[in-house]
Amino acid sequence: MSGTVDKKGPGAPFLHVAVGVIWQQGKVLLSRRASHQHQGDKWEFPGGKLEAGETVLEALQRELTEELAITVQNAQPLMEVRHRYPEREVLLDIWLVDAFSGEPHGVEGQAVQWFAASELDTLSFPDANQPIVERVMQLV
Ligand SMILES: Nc1nc2c([nH]c(=O)n2[C@H]2C[C@H](O)[C@@H](COP(=O)(O)OP(=O)(O)OP(=O)(O)O)O2)c(=O)[nH]1
Ligand SMILES: [Mg+2]
Repeated sequence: MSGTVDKKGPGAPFLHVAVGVIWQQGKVLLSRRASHQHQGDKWEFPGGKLEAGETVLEALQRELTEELAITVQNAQPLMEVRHRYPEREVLLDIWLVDAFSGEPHGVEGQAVQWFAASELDTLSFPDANQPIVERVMQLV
């Protein structure tokens, strides 16, 4: 299923998004969304929209290479979150990434930072992320 061509509802785009919770010793790697993007300036779990013909895992691997220059070595499905923003609806397909190679950095110029899971509730995330934050804080 493509993340960009599917439509749901009266003209609002429906986006299928592969999202990685990159986990290492109780810490999580977050990226900061650029100002010009949807939900700009907020912290996010890295990832992005599925392209035509991709599985979610393929999209996750591609996005984490494009955005962070890492290679996913192990990932498992964690949860799915559906959320309707006024301008679009998203299905976030969230995977726990607990092994990767490479040194992550913001390939697209975005801020990238490790945070303790316990401090996630002090950060500003897109509205859809509340259940993800709650779940990740329980992983510790
Ligand atoms: N990656 C990511 N996207 C999120 C999160 N929470 C959330 O609501 N979203 C939304 C924001 C966007 O509407 C959509 C992801 O799209 P995106 O703009 O990151 O997609 P992309 O990486 O393919 O970016 P682009 O090439 O279109 O710039 O999902 C999150 O934690 N991580
Ligand atoms: Mg993205």
